[in-house]
Amino acid sequence: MAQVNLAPPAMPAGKKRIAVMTSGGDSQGMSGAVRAVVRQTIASGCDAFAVYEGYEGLVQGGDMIKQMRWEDVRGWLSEGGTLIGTARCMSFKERAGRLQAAKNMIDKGIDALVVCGGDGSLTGADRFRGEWPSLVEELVSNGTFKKEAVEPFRHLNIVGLVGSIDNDLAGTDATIGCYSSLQRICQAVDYIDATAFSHQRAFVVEVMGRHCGWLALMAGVSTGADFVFLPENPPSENWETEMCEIVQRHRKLGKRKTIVIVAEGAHDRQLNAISPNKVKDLLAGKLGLDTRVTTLGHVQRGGTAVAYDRMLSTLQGVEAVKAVLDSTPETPSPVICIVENKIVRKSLMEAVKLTQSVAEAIERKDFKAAMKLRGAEFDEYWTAYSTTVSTDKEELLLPKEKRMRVGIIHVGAPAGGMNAATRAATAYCLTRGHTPIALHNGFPGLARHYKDEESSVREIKWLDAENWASKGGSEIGTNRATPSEDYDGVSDALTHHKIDALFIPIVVLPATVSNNVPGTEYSIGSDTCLNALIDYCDAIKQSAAASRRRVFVVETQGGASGYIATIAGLSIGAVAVYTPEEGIHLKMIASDIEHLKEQFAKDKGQNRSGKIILRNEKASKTYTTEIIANIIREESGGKFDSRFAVPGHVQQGGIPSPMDRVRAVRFGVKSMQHIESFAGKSKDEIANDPLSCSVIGITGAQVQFSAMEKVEKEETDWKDRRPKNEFWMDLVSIVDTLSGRPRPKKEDSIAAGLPA
Ligand SMILES: Nc1ncnc2c1ncn2[C@@H]1O[C@H](COP(=O)(O)OP(=O)(O)OP(=O)(O)O)[C@@H](O)[C@H]1O
Ligand SMILES: O=P(O)(O)OC[C@H]1O[C@](O)(CO)[C@@H](O)[C@@H]1O
Ligand SMILES: [Mg+2]
Repeated sequence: MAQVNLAPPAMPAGKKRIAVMTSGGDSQGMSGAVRAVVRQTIASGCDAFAVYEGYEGLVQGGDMIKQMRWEDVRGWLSEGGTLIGTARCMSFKERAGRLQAAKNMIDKGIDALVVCGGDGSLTGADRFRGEWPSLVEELVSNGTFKKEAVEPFRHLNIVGLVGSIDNDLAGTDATIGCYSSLQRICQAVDYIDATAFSHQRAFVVEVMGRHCGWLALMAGVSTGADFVFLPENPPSENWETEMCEIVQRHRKLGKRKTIVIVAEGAHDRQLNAISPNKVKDLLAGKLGLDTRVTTLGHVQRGGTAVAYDRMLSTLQGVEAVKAVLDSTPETPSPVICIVENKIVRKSLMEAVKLTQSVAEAIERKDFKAAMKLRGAEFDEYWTAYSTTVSTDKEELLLPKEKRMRVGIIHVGAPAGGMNAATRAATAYCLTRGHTPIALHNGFPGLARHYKDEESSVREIKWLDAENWASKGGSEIGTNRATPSEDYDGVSDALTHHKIDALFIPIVVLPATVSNNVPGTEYSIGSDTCLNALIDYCDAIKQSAAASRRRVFVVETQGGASGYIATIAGLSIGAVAVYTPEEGIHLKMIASDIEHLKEQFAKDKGQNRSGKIILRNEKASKTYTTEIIANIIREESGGKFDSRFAVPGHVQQGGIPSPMDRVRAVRFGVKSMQHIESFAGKSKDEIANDPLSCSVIGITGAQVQFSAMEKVEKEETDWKDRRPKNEFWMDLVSIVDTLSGRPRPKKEDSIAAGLPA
């Protein structure tokens, strides 16, 4: 190494130089993470850098490490892959490479590094962190730097962001990109379904994921595949027979197609690889099925990020910068994770260790441990999958006296995932010996037509619901009316058909695009809605960008809750979000117009990003979407133009998103298990248990049942039909920070939204 004796550039106290890099296989959402880190860094008064081409750029240094300006990352949220490049870098695996990387970082005066990558990249980051003091020591002893010059760099401030489609890092529920990849997979399987059905064929679909079965398992859950091969939980020793039996059983029940998902790392219990061709030969040879193999390959890393990955990458990028700024030499290096709905910091070292222990458990064929180490959620999905895929396992049947007649009803507007939840609950009921009964067309349908020849109360057979996993809307029909409109009719209908579970015990499974149900931070359908909305906004943004100086005001649904508007705002990089919670007022509009004027004044024609303001449908009685667009046009002084757009019911989505599908299955099965816990209990016992009438949901880092009575009394804002405390309210200011919008003053704010 050349003896350069450089002193790193001086920085004012407290101001940091924070670099971000992407590494390993690219994943959808990485560019969004870079945008968030760059903008949050600049907004915090620090300098932002990007290291191009992963660790390769760190090792090479020079122009591969570039300072980033605010506008350099404009429009990056809607780009796929990573715009700063990535690589698999062999030299960083050697100490010499890491020494060179350390030198390059100090050369540029970089005192914090945010690494966005998968298990390998974060293992590398952890190794770099562990070695850092000795690398710095070596750079002094070999004369590269003077001792005083490296003093500010004695401690490596490194933060991990988990970006990989594989979702293989322990400690986080989701890695940036995994849900986008799952979306690509589900789309492909849905397409394959149609041709498989037409020819009565079997398809063996190989999905990526390296040694992790997350993509394969979730693809199985969300498409209702017949069999799934995972590395963590290989099938039984006689898996050939087991698989053929399940496939044959499904065919006998009338299924015309077979889908088997094989993780690329799949193997049997002796660790012999299970290849898609081996599975194909079995299906063709033993069952005589016309079988094809489809290897999805890099399509799975392609395309733009889904809403969830855009939100995740943005929130985690912001959190990474905050973690850098909070850090002291004593703070262990963090990795930013998400647990259920909560962004949390965990120890990078421990997450890496835990991740390695999964591979070790598989290696020593301790599959129980491997499943446990993948986390409770993974295990739960596996249970949900296996209890809903096969309907005649003797050992899973409940004794006769515990079997129930379970009514399933859809209420309110359609939401993506309602059918998947119903399908899962149905399959679960059949596995356990319960009778699943659909109550068609909501409460009015139930009350009016329960005695008809084509009754509104009908048993659901396995085959009826079999293909509902990917269906949007509501297959059993839904209606907004409440039972209170005809209590007598509803109760007569339930008594007439001897329904045991619906009223007591009852589980409400929140399904609404608005995500405004008290007792949960997530309702099925809200993710589908967000995806539909960001697709719509991406198209609008492109139009706005092409016309250059144009602002669109887009109206979102969401009732009196600004959730959809806010999360979509985070996901598309909106200029501003108008929510019913904050209301809209003149000073706010005026300030936003000033902000837009400044933005457009700086633009010398190179501004390729269209500008969008999102306005929730009930954010104001007076300032409608059209009026706001008109005011903006009028006040722009001819410097820019404005239009409005209303996506309306497009937001209910077409095909439900994989996240809504898998969560619907998880909630559906959990709800059934909860209902089942009341089987055999007396009426009084049930009535006296507050949880006999409950809502299932995600709160913070947990999935739980909350007693309806408590939720109604304590947590519900009845006037606005939303939770009293909305968990996402703090996110509004993140939209503003990342778009550079001055936050509206609290004292100016009068929430003047329309009543719900
Ligand atoms: N043990 C290690 N020590 C040092 N560097 C490592 C180590 N493991 C991985 N790296 C670095 O991280 C880079 C990316 O790792 P890898 O190829 O495993 O991808 P990844 O980050 O796991 O992402 P993905 O699995 O999504 O492709 C490697 O090319 C290498 O530069
Ligand atoms: O793009 P490459 O280098 O061929 O790597 C493919 C691998 O990368 C991933 O897409 C991400 O780790 C894996 O699922 C897959 O095994
Ligand atoms: Mg990896």
